[in-house]
Amino acid sequence: MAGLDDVFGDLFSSVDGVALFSPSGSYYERFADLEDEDDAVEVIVVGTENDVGADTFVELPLEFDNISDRIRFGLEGALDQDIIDDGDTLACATSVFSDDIDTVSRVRADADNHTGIYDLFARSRADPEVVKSVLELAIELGQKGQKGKPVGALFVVGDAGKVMNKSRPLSYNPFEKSHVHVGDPIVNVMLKEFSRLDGAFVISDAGKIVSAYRYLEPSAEGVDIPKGLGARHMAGGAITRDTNAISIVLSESDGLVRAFKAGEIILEVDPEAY
Ligand SMILES: Nc1ncnc2c1ncn2[C@@H]1O[C@H](COP(=O)(O)OP(=O)(O)OP(=O)(O)O)[C@@H](O)[C@H]1O
Ligand SMILES: [Mn+2]
Repeated sequence: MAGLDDVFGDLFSSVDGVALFSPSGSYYERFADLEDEDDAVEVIVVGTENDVGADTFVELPLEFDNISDRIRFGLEGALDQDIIDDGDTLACATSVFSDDIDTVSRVRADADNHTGIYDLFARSRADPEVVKSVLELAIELGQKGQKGKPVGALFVVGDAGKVMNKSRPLSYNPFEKSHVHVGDPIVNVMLKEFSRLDGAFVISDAGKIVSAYRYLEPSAEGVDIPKGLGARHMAGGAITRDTNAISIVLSESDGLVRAFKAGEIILEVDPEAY
C-alpha cells in the first residue's frame, strides 16, 4: 500500500506557490527557509495582519469564518497584486479546527471564477476601511439585534450623490447637518438605534453618514435575489447595479449579512459564526 505521504502529497506536489493563512511565526519560518532553495516555491502569507513580516502579503479585511471565502479572498488578492498568475495552482494552508494550520487545499487560481470578494473591499469606490466598518457593524447588529429582537438593516456605501438621486426620504433625515462617520463608536450606537426605522442608510466613499430613512428607487430589472427575501434585498442589490455603490444588507428574516456589488451577491456571512 502506498504511504499516506504519497497519497496526500499530491495535494501539494508541483504547486506554483504556497499560501499560508495566518501562520504562526515558527510555522512561517519553516517556509522562509524553503524559499531560499533553488527550486523555491513562492510563499504568500494571507491574514488580517502581517505578524510574521512576510515579504509577500495579502491583507484580509476580516478573518472569514467560511474557509472558501477566506481562500478566495486570498487568491483573488494575490492575482490582483500580480503575485500569482491566472491558472497557477496553490497549496492553501489554513486553520479550520484550531488556531494552528491543520488543513491544506489545492486550489487553482482561475480569473474566470472570480467572485469579486477582493474587489468588494479593495476595488470599490468607498474606502476599504469604510466597507470593513459597515460590514462589522452589520455583523454586530445581527448578533445582538435591537434590544434582543432580530433587526434588519440596509447600508448603501459609496457613490452617495448618485444614490441620493435614485432615492427619496421617508422621513426627516437625522444626519442632515451632521458630519459624522462610520467606525466612530458613538456613531455606531446611533446607527444601531436608527436601524429600527424604515429605509436605507446612505454612506459616502469616505464613510460620512449622508442619510438615514432613504427609500431606494433603483431599476430592479434583471436583479436576482434568493427566494424568501423581499424588497430590502431587491432594492439593496439593484442600487449597486444602477450606481457604483456597494450595499450591505442584514436580513431580519434569516439573520444573514449579504454584500452586493454590481447587482450580485458577493458575500454572505452568518453573524452567529463570528
Ligand atoms: N426600496 C427600499 N428602500 C429602502 N428600504 C426598503 C426598501 N424596500 C424595503 N425596505 C425596507 O426593508 C424592510 C423589510 O422589507 P422586506 O421584508 O420586503 O425585505 P426583505 O428583503 O424580505 O428583508 P428581511 O429579510 O429583512 O425581511 C422594510 O420594512 C423597509 O424598511
Ligand atoms: Mn422580509
